[in-house]
Amino acid sequence: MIIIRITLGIIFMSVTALITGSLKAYNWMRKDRDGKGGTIINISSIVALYQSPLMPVYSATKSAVLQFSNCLGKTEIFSRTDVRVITICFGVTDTNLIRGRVECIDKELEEKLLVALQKFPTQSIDSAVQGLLTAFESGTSGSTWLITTNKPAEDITKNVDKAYEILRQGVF
Ligand SMILES: NC(=O)c1ccc[n+]([C@@H]2O[C@H](COP(=O)([O-])OP(=O)(O)OC[C@H]3O[C@@H](n4cnc5c(N)ncnc54)[C@H](O)[C@@H]3O)[C@@H](O)[C@H]2O)c1
Ligand SMILES: CCCCC[C@H](O)/C=C/C=C\C=C\C=C\[C@@H](O)[C@@H](O)CCCC(=O)O
Repeated sequence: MIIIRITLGIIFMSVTALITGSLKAYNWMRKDRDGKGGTIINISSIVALYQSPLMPVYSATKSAVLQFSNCLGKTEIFSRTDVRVITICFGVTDTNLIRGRVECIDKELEEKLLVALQKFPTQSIDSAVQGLLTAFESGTSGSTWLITTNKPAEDITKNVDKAYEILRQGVF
């Protein structure tokens, strides 16, 4: 079925490849294994910051990127390895990704997504790159940065921490 192929593709690209690639770089750079330290910047999305029915698969992969990168970048690990991990949540950005047809799990969702992508303000690539450079220059390990709607990059680490404080209630 086409949706299985698309779904497996997006999971492989956004999760499997990202995690294996990050861990390869991580193990190569980590100072406690004779590396020189370094920085990993992983690209999530605004869809990891809210729950929408439009792209459940894509949203799940971007939430996985956020959680994996935040956890890998935690101080307890960074203090031993000197490998800084930063997560970027881009808003809609004017690249080929949003120009092509985005296949959703059904036609109804695809039509709604098309409207959403047209309605949501699209930032320029230059603004997105400028924001990424800001995060690279200022971001601490485990930080999350919101880069959207041509606004300056915003460190939203505190928001993510607060969200997980709420989610963990009753867990421990
Ligand atoms: N554009 C947006 O609105 C937006 C918003 C949030 C997050 N993102 C994320 O940003 C990242 C980049 O997306 P984009 O908007 O630049 O998309 P894009 O389609 O413009 O660029 C993707 C690039 O990846 C290359 N590519 C595809 N498969 C590959 C593979 N197997 N190996 C190596 N290269 C491959 C393509 O050739 C292309 O150059 C993605 O993770 C996307 O989810 C994009
Ligand atoms: C208004 C929505 C927010 C957009 C920001 C986002 O990061 C941009 C995404 C642009 C394109 C996404 C393409 C995703 C493609 C595949 O996930 C999709 O074709 C697979 C099946 C549908 C799904 O549930 O993901």
